[in-house]
Amino acid sequence: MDLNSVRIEINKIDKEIVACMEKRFNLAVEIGKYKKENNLPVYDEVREKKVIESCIGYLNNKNYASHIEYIYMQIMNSSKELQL
Ligand SMILES: O=C(O)C(=O)C[C@]1(C(=O)O)C=C[C@@H](O)C=C1
Repeated sequence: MDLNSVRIEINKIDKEIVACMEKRFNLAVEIGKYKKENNLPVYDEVREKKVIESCIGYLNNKNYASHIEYIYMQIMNSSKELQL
């Protein structure tokens, strides 16, 4: 294994992840505005369970399931903070 070339691959993936996270946060902010205007609660437990279930479903290697669950809980915690 060539450490440097694998790190270069990781750097590229990180760039994509951050771009996607930024888009996702922007959308969460939009939803937050809608929720405020319509007096809806920020936290939607059913939706969060569905998001996590779907994301675990996208995995080829289900050994990563608990990690995806943890990461998505953190992402959605950030979304909720951004919606306040
Ligand atoms: O779908 C929503 O209602 C959102 O506000 C987005 C989102 C998310 O980040 O996916 C954030 C908070 C909710 O508890 C559920 C989901």
